[in-house]
Amino acid sequence: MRVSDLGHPGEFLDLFGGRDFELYGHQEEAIEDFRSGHNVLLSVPTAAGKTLVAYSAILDTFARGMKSIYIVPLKALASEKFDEMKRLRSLGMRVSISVGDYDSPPSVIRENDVVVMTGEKADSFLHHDPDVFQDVGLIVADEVHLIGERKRGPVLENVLTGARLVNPDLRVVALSATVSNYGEIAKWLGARSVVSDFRPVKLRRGIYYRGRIIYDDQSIENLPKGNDLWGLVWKFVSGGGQVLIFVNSRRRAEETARVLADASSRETEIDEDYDDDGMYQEDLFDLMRKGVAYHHAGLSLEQRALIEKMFRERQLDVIVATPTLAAGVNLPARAVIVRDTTRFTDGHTEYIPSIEVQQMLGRAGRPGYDTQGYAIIFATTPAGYDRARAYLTGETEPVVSSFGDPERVRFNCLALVSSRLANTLEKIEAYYSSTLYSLQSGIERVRPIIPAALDFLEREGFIREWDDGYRPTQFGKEVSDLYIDPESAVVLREYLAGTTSVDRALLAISLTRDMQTLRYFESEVDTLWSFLEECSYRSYDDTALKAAKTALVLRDWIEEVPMRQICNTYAIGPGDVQSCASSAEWMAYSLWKLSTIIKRESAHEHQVLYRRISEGVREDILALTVIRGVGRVRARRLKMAGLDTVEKVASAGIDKIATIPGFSTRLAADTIRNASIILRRMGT
Ligand SMILES: Nc1ncnc2c1ncn2[C@@H]1O[C@H](COP(=O)(O)OP(=O)(O)OP(=O)(O)O)[C@@H](O)[C@H]1O
Repeated sequence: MRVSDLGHPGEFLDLFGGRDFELYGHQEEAIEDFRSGHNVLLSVPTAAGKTLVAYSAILDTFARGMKSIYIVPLKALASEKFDEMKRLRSLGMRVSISVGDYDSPPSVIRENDVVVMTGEKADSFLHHDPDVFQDVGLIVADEVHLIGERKRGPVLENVLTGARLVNPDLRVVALSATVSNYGEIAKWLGARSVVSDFRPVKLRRGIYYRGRIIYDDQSIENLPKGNDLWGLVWKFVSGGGQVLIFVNSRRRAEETARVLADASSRETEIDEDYDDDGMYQEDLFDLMRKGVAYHHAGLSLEQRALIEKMFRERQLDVIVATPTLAAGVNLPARAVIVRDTTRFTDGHTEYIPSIEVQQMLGRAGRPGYDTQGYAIIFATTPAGYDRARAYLTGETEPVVSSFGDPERVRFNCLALVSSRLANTLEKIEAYYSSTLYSLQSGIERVRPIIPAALDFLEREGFIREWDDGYRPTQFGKEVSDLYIDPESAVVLREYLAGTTSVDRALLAISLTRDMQTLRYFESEVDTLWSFLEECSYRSYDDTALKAAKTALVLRDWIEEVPMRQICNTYAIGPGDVQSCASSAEWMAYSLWKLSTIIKRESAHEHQVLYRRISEGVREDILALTVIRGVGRVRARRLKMAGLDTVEKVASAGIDKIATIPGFSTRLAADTIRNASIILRRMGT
């Protein structure tokens, strides 16, 4: 069967470069199963054509007058997928993206035919207005194997459970990497599983050990003696290939990248006028000019995006990354080298799960560039060699649901009551009996946890029992709509009950379960203790110290301390500051919304705090940061030049702004134009 035999409009071919190619067997089977009315679980390697199956199902659903939701695990993947799926507009579909702002109404689904979103966003719609799923004909769940991840897994599991409860006719196409218990997941989804190990680019897998590669077929390739890792990398780079190396820490990524750059003779120009006052700038750019980069969560989002872009454009030969890259954007290479198979987690060293190693190795072999991909595990000891063999020959761990975790049950019980999907103990138990967790562990495992969760929610004032079952209180409804953990809401409410201040608010935000807090150093403990004392916080345990450090970083962020200085003071990267500010932004937004219910007189100060965290500025230049392209650094420079309002910026001359550091003539003109647009919108 060819693509054109699918019966889709001619423009469908354009989505795949206009090539009317023969479908792979697993594509044909999956599409036929879908068209015969089945849900489908498609479990095939990376780049084996899952997207085509998803698009075909979306088109079939559109032809039925129904909407589709495409769920991905990460915001970065949502943007990437949305960029790709915008092309569906050529087929007459309205395509949009929805991430973040978890309390926004689901109008985006009603106003579009296809919406790309994160699992959290889809789940927040279930909290808000589950009926919107009546109009949804299809959910495409990408990377569905992540349902086994402790944090994000229960979110996706709840969406796939709740949406099908609301709309039993809703279809599911689940896309998965290779998982051992695909049958169990398919059974839960009422889906036909289509499984294949087909890869368009053949994969040669092997172990690098003592100067030689021992491949799966037991053939051996000896490499030049001496520089072991570079020798391995050079084998691929010298042939025009690119290499991804996965290591288990940021420091190792930076050190390994430096060693490789020293051995590289490549000279790459970096044509970005990169205005980042964060760390890593010079060091990273020096390496990138040699065709090598490191990639980890300490880098700013902009730095990571630049590295990925340059790698895709083949301006870089090698990226040395921590596993954050593996789970994130799609970045194939001719060779993938897993340098470390252990990592340090929660105070102990553990082997990386096989499913993650397979995900990394699966990125080897770039369709259209490489005739063959190389997936190499690096071993340095006999035990490491044995472990590497186990990775290559054994099965991946099964995907196991953690939907029954008590804190998840509390979160979901509030959502079920708040959305009225299930508001009695019996209905909630019935809901849980239709989850993957119950299929795998049995409803009796979660049965005792549900009453305890309902007791907590009632005791803390989130729900109240009426004769027809539980109903949310105003506080409970607001917390559920905000999509924050009930325990986080209790922390914020306790803060609001006392004397409010910026420091105390930042500490309260940092103490919530939803916050990603920072590790601290022994040398920082006195400073952290002093901060806790100033906030009259009477605990000095590890959680409090981590929260104190996070609050201090946030305080510097909103006091406009330069990014580089924050990074140096706390020995963190700009990416850490950004992820702190990003997760704090939603908590500060939630604190502001809760203050309008609990302590209305403090609502304004908390709205200002939310906006200061969002922009990283003091209050006096908040107005300027609404101008597109004007961030915390440029806003302050405009103010220092006497342009402290949008009106003054809009009426300033290009020359005046162009003389301000950080403003090129082009940027000055753009800034004036963007300021004028705001004034027009405000009707002034
Ligand atoms: N049957 C086919 N024959 C030839 N090329 C195909 C076929 N199906 C898809 N392709 C092409 O292969 C490339 C990878 O396909 P696609 O992106 O759909 O894979 P994928 O499984 O979605 O990748 P990922 O696992 O990264 O999501 C695309 O360029 C696509 O156009």
